[in-house]
Amino acid sequence: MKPVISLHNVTLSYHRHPAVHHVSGTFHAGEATAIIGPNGAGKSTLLKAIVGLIPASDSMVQFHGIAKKDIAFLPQAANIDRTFPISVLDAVLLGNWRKSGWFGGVSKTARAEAEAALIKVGLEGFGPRHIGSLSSGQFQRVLFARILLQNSPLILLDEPFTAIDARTTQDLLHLIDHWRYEGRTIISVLHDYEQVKNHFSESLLMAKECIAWGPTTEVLTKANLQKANAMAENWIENAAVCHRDEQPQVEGAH
Ligand SMILES: Nc1ncnc2c1ncn2[C@@H]1O[C@H](COP(=O)(O)OP(=O)(O)OP(=O)(O)O)[C@@H](O)[C@H]1O
Repeated sequence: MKPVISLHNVTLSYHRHPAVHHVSGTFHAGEATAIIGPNGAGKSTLLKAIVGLIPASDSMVQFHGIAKKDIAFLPQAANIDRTFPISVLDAVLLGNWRKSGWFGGVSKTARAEAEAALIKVGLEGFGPRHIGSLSSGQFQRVLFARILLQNSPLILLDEPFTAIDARTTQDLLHLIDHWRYEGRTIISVLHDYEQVKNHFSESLLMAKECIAWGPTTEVLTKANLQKANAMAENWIENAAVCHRDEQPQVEGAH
């Protein structure tokens, strides 16, 4: 299996309090990897460090055959402003800006691709609507259409199905299956173990540290989950400054 991202002793802290601790391992190209673990386990922090929203040195996060700028990243819904006054079609076309540039204008081809992407996510005819008028599920479909337009070989998703209805979740999980079939790499933070078992070949179980990383069937064991939960229970009393080694601390929250 070919590596796409290697992590080397990744340690990330907010104001010297550790959020991710000494995580090392490999995300494989063409696989769908779920990042799972209890609340506060550092899952989103790790994803943000990979895409560069939190500083991490090149020696900690190493890319193979892809540039960081070419990653398609979907942040948690809570971090996306839906009051921005744009149409659904324009929101999808934002996926094209790397090709067109900010002031490059929109080509007929890009517009046709955006409309085709809306059809693929089940939103045919929604193009002229304002994004603020959509339900959460419809808006999540728009964001997946935007990823379709980005056409990236590496797709990172942070809790894409939180507060999303079952029908939309199923449709978007099928889209993820299709991306994998096309040879793309998907890395997603998830909480639902059934979704993980059914759609993600590999898993990284975190509780600030890496508890297990490998084929999902080997990671999702009762013993591993118990270990992760037990570590989470100790965080409150033990949460403190990391003294384990002299890793550089990443100050400043994003
Ligand atoms: N901007 C921030 N400033 C300070 N601390 C933060 C910030 N973001 C996250 N943290 C802390 O870092 C730790 C890891 O948070 P993170 O959001 O990465 O966890 P998570 O595994 O994604 O959790 P959840 O499943 O609840 O979304 C938590 O203790 C959290 O409180």
